[in-house]
Amino acid sequence: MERIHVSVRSRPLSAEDGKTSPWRISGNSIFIPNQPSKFEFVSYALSVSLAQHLLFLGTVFAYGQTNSGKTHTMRGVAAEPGVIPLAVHDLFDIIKEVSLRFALAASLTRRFM
Ligand SMILES: Nc1ncnc2c1ncn2[C@@H]1O[C@H](COP(=O)(O)OP(=O)(O)OP(=O)(O)O)[C@@H](O)[C@H]1O
Repeated sequence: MERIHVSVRSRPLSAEDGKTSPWRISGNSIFIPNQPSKFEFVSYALSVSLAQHLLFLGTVFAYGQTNSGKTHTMRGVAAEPGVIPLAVHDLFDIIKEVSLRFALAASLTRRFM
């Protein structure tokens, strides 16, 4: 099984971009309508409407031109946190769960000794 997959996440076009960019994205490809050029993405193309938390299961190396959404993907915003806050949140949940298990095991050990 391949351990590294390359994905492309496109952000929604801003109103300004919408006026100037001829590019459109569909499935795994990017193209200009009525032009022969069509470029296929690598492993995955992530939908522009993809929720932040669905992106969370993996390692992200964010690469892309300026203003393409790297910071948004990694940091997110309060209403839709990105990879870093989600990872930290998960980490603290795991620490809490492991601490509770240790406390329970210690308590059971004391009771039966
Ligand atoms: N998936 C998304 N949904 C909504 N808005 C987005 C999304 N991705 C990026 N944006 C918006 O697009 C703008 C540019 O995104 P961002 O700052 O993350 O780009 P960047 O790749 O980190 O840029 P730079 O390399 O210049 O720092 C921001 O206003 C951000 O809020």
